[in-house]
Amino acid sequence: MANTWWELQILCEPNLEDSIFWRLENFGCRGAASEKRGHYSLVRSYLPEFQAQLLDLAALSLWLRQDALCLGLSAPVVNWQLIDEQDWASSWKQHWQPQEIGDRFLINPAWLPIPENSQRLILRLDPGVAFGTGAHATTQLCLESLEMRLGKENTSFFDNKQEKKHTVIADIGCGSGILSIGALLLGADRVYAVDTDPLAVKSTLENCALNGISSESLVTAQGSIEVVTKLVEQVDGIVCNILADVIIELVPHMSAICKPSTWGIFSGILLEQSSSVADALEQSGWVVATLWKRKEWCCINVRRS
Ligand SMILES: C[S@@+](CC[C@H](N)C(=O)[O-])C[C@H]1O[C@@H](n2cnc3c(N)ncnc32)[C@H](O)[C@@H]1O
Repeated sequence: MANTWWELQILCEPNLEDSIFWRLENFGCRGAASEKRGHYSLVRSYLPEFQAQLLDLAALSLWLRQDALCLGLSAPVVNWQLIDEQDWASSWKQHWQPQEIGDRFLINPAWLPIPENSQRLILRLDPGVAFGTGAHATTQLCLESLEMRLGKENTSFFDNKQEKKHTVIADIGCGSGILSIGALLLGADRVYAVDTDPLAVKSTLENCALNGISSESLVTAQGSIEVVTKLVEQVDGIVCNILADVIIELVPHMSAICKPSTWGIFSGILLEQSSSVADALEQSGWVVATLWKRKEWCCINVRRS
């Protein structure tokens, strides 16, 4: 019998999109995409049928309404229906389009042709069931921070000659692998990518191959910071786009892989959580350098000294 999926359709004000994406991710949805509908956005997302009962969907709908009220926006219109696996794959692909991020990246869905004349770094992606299509503000802030960090740091002047540094990065909570691949496209030499979700590890491996990246350049494993500490002694940079509470828990364990010059990019933080994350980072020896905001999210860039 064919597997069935819930297709959720949420018509909302564009400003509500980000918090909807986040709710859907936490609810266990596999993939979300949005399209413009006049002045509104239509978000579609998918979830295996066995993961949610009608009552769960009703609760999700209520949370989405409450989020809208808290933000002073009109309540979204939420609908759901069951579709089979084949329809799920094609619906998802139909609604996800190439997207430019920052000054350098173009995220190109794996099933679309690669644009011929683009000057951008093409990041090919099939996120499958993992988080990380580039549609979410927290991912965009990380990619833009990587652009700034690696563009600036990957070359140094020595005896008037430009010399490339050997840069090693840890990506904690890699999802689809979007940030790891982005870092490698920007010139990083090796990334250690970990995620507690085995499906994310699978997706990272698939996207790694899709972009012609070797398994020596992108080393991926299931787990979290404790796995990275076993794989590598020290890294030049850490990128971590998870929820604030998880970041606060993980930060003290990151010191084990830091050099005096290590930098960090921490995202997935709601604006009102920024000071508690910044406090946790400072207590673990980081200096907060910049805080980038997009909608209700922020991304904290830090360095060791
Ligand atoms: C918001 S997604 C980020 C995905 C991708 N890095 C991006 O920026 O789009 C967060 C990911 O962190 C993973 N995760 C959650 N808790 C974690 C933990 N304690 N250690 C490692 N990964 C974790 C989740 O499974 C999820 O794939």
